[in-house]
This record gives sequence, structure tokens and C-alpha cells, in this order.
Amino acid sequence: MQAQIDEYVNEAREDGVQINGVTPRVISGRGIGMVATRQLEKDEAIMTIPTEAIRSLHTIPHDISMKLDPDMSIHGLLAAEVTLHNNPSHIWSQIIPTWEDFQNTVPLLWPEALQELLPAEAKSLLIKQKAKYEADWEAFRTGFPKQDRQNYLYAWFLVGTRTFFFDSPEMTLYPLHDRLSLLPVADLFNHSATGCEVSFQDEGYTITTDRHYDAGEEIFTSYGDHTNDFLLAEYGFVLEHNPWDKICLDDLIIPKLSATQISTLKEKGYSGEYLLHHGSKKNDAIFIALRVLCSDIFNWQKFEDGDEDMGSSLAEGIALLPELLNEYRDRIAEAKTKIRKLSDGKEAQKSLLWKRWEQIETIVEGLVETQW
Ligand SMILES: C[S@@+](CC[C@H](N)C(=O)[O-])C[C@H]1O[C@@H](n2cnc3c(N)ncnc32)[C@H](O)[C@@H]1O
Repeated sequence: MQAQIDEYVNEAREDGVQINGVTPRVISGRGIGMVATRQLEKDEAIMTIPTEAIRSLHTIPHDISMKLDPDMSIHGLLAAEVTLHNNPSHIWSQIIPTWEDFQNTVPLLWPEALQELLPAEAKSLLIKQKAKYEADWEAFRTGFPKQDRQNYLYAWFLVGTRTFFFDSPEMTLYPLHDRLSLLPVADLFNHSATGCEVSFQDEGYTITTDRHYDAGEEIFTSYGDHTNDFLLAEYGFVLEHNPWDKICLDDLIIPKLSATQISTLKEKGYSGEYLLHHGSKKNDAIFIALRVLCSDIFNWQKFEDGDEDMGSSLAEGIALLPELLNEYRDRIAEAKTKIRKLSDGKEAQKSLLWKRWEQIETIVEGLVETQW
């Protein structure tokens, strides 16, 4: 594999990519990652990718884009190009994750019985992801009717898990989440909660060290301040230590809300994603939902005017938490029992899901002790 990785790097260098003090290596449990080849100091530019090497909307070949819906997402277009031009003998095809790698880790490719057991945040992300994929697939198969659904899904995931945020002027017509680009070699950085800085200027991208690194250390970028449910649904992994991790209480709170409470919360933009962690603020969606839950009439005007406690509705909302967390403990135990008994699904899939529930259990136990 290292020979293919080296060839991929050499090809990128020919396209103007500059690599300084780092190199890709196979890393146990993480596919390929970037490693320091020497001691690196903070603020060193370890990689530059010139604009000519960036693949995005502007590089989609005309013979592909002309057959596709002009409103198709950039994600969908890049996946179309990867599907149609993916040449198995090309070096990129030899180093990227396989279909089986994705099947093991990415919930969208798991059996439904296992998807049903995802925690609330991951499950709601999965629903959105399915809708996006179906829209892109529909557009792709309309333009290219002979193409295979699985090949497109594979390409769609490759793109989804290895693209960078690209904020060029032509991107302004697209939603933020779809302003995507593919960058050679930079797509081999793995994620950690904090990592090297990725910046974009007119000349291209630069990746700069965020701290000192010793030779041999793995070098990460951060894909964002994501929870482990997000990382699981979007990228197919969870971090062991994730300061951005949160638990989602939607499944416990929403069924307890009346229809009127649900519509009031929706109207005010708090219809879900009731996430809780040690650092949750009193004006986060979860506390607002809890306050609405225990007040007959929630006075939004007073709340929006900054009346923090409004006749102690905050204290009443907080008082609901111990019972909710206890209920969550039962849900966790139930989910773990179901995973253990499930005949569907591969061991790798089940053990990743199990691990996520164990992490949630640890968070819940910590939150039970928290004084709000
Ligand atoms: C941009 S690619 C990074 C390169 C990738 N490891 C490879 O072999 O091609 C993103 C993918 O790498 C893996 N990954 C990234 N960060 C990881 C981490 N901290 N732990 C485990 N897997 C990680 C996940 O499979 C993710 O979807």
C-alpha cells in the first residue's frame, strides 16, 4: 500500500501540491493518515494546494454537467464525476476506502434494524442524509440511466467524507454545507477535536500546524466542532475523547410536549436538537424546551427581553432533568440489549454502535452529577 500512497503523493506534487515535513502512512484503525517526518513547530505551512489542483463545481466536465439537473448539489455533481471517471487502475482508486470499509462504518449502509437503534441525533442526521442522497441519485440516474445505484452511493460517500469547505465566489449560490471541493493528498488528514488550520486564499489552500509536533506523530485537521453522533453519521467513526460531544434528548422530550407546545417551539425555531453536555447554557434549545414543557403559558416576550428566570420556570425546567436522565439510562440499557440480540448486521457495525451507546452512558452518568 505504501508504494501506491507514494505514487499518489508524487502525482499531486506534479500538480503543484507542496508537502513539507509530513507524509501519508497507513494508521491502524484509521485507514491512511498524515504523519510528521521531522519535528515541526507551530505555524509551519505543511501543505499548500494551488487553485489549479482543486476539484469542485468549476472542474466538473461539461459532458457530465450538461446531462444533469442544473440545480443538482455540488456533492451530487462531484459524486457523478467520480462514478463516471473512476478508473480502477488509477492510483486514487487504489488507496481510497473500499465499499466494505464504508459498509462496516457508515450507518447509511447498515441494515434498517441497526439504523433503528442509532441514538436520536445520529438517527435524525441519517434521515436528512437519506433525503439528500435520494435527490442526488434521482438527478444522476435521470441523466445517466444505465448507471448502478451502489456505485453512485459509494462515490457519494467518498465525496461526503473527504471534501473541504470551498468558499469561492461561484459558491455563494449554494448552501454552506454544499460548498465542497476535493483536494489531493489533503484528503488524507484524519480528524481530531482540534488540529491544524486549513485556510483558503486566492492562490489556494494552506494547511498550517496548530502546535509543536514530534517526528512520527500523527497530524490531524479538525472537520469541525462535531459531536460523536455527527461524526458517526457523516464519517463513520467516533472519537475516544471528544470535548464537543453531547447527548440528544429529543426522543425523551418531544413525546412529552403537547401539540401546542410543539408548535410554539417550532415557531420560535426550537423544534428539536435538544442537546445536553456539561457546558450547556441556560438559553440552549434543551433548557427552552424544558421550560416550555413545565409552563402552561410560556411568556416568550419576557424571555426574549432577557428575563432569565421568569417566575422560576428555569428552576422548574432544570428540576425535570434527573428524571429524564434516569429514563435515558433505561433507554441505553434497552438499546444495548437489542444490539446484543440482533441477528442482522456485521460485527464491525454492531461494535461501533455499541461503543457509541457506551459513550452516551458515560456522558449521562457524568450529567446526573452536574449541578445546573
Ligand atoms: C478525509 S478522510 C481521511 C483519510 C482516510 N483515513 C483514508 O484512509 O482515506 C476521512 C475518513 O477518515 C476516517 N477518519 C478520519 N478521522 C478519523 C479518526 N479520528 N478516527 C478514525 N477514523 C477517522 C473516517 O473513515 C473518515 O470518513
